[in-house]
Amino acid sequence: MKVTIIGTGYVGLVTGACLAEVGNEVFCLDLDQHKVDLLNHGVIPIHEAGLEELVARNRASGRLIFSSDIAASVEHGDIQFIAVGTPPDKDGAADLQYVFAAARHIGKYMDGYKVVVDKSTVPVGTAHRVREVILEQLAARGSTIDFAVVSNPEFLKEGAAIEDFMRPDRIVIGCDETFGGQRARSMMKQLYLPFNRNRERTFWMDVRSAEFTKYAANAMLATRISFMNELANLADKVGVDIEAVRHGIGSDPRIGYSFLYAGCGYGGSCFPKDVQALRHTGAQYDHKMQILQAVAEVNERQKHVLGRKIIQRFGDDLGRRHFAIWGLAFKPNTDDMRYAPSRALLRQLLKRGASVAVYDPVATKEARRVLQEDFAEMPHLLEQIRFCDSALQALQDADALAIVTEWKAFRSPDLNQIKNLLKEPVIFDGRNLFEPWAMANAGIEYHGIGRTAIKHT
Ligand SMILES: NC(=O)C1=CN([C@@H]2O[C@H](COP(=O)(O)OP(=O)(O)OC[C@H]3O[C@@H](n4cnc5c(N)ncnc54)[C@H](O)[C@@H]3O)[C@@H](O)[C@H]2O)C=CC1
Ligand SMILES: O=C(O)[C@H]1O[C@H](OP(=O)(O)OP(=O)(O)OC[C@H]2O[C@@H](n3ccc(=O)[nH]c3=O)[C@H](O)[C@@H]2O)[C@H](O)[C@@H](O)[C@@H]1O
Repeated sequence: MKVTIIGTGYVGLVTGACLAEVGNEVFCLDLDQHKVDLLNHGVIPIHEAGLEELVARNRASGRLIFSSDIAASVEHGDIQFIAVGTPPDKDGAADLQYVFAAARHIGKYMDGYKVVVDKSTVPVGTAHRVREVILEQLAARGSTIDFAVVSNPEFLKEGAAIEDFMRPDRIVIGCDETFGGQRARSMMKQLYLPFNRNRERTFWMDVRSAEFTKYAANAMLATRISFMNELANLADKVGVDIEAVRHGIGSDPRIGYSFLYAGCGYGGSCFPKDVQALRHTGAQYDHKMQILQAVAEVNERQKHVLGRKIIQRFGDDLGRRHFAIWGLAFKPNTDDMRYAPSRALLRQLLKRGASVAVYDPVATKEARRVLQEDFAEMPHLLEQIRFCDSALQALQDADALAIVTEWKAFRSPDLNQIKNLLKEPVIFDGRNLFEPWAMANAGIEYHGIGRTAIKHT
């Protein structure tokens, strides 16, 4: 099928490459000319396992092209995916300006039937507004061309994006009579056929329910994490091991083990913004989302938990202190720094005068860029950050090590080397990578999340 993807970020690029991989002719549009140029030179602007090979293979076959030519992109695809960003605006609502710009472009240039697919995460009612925007453009040129608007939210996780897209848990498609009906439904069915081969994974529903399902999923996951973090903070106080508790409750199939890890808070481009956006939807309907308010507040506090533990241990004045930090990205296997907890920790430490040596296996370049923005008003603080080429290099002469991201390579370090390189053998583990008893045996002072009381074999 002929498909256009509008926006080549994490979602658009992965969607485009995966749809090309199963035989579709995919046209990827982005208005960021620099990004398009990079992609046309085989350079992938984000770190995502397997994506470079996938894009190269499909570009070479001619099934995947990148361009900033809007008219050509509208002409190409019978199916037009809108996969642009929906960042929070100043009230926390999803900023839909990019979605509507994409819709305007479609309405302005379309010359035949199109199925317009909202792939971006958008609030309930957006498909309706996208339809109106397209209708306005058609009316302006006296056209009555038929089209459909479908909701098809994306559930992929960064770091496992290709696997998630190629073998999804579910494909949610909102497609109803108001917006498209049978013709759109059969085109979407055909498009997703290769992903439904072994079992039917598609859940068909009305458009508004599909839009809501995306927020419900992210809000549920964020709630689990904040709930575990709340328990972990209490566990620290009452002398309980949150990891033992995690095993104890996760074995109940009604609870399950996934997404039950306490840590130094969730980050990323989606949980923080989607929790906010759903709260905003609640407010619009005069329905206060009390649980989500707490979820967001607990997470904000949790992003400062490592910093608080460090201050408790070393005092509020960190002027002569130097810390090693392992991990900058908001989670492993990505270079995404959006809402990364490492940014909150750096602010806490640098403002109190500490210097830091940081190491991340892939996010250093992106971190440099983002931190320039974070400290734009206090650029002198940036001088207190040293970016290192290895985890061991970061440890040299540090007063303690703080772990923010659970990269696999951090899981089994040489404890003797850590002890030798650090000035004091102290670890603040924001992702509970280590066992407190193993640290005690190795003579390392260990501060986990919800495990501080557990010190012995
Ligand atoms: N990042 C993720 O893992 C996931 C993101 N989502 C949702 O997918 C949407 C996109 O997210 P990301 O891919 O992370 O965004 P992103 O910010 O990485 O990429 C968006 C891209 O759209 C381009 N763009 C903006 N306006 C455009 C226009 N009018 N025409 C053409 N291109 C345009 C931008 O230049 C940028 O390259 C968001 O709504 C997000 O919530 C959903 C699931 C997973
Ligand atoms: O809408 C989105 O963008 C996506 O958001 C999340 O995916 P992602 O943000 O890539 O990353 P996750 O693996 O969900 O992790 C998010 C954050 O939660 C934290 N986390 C995760 C799991 C856990 O048990 N504890 C925990 O603190 C991670 O460290 C990370 O900071 C969802 O998992 C995807 O299904 C969704 O499509």
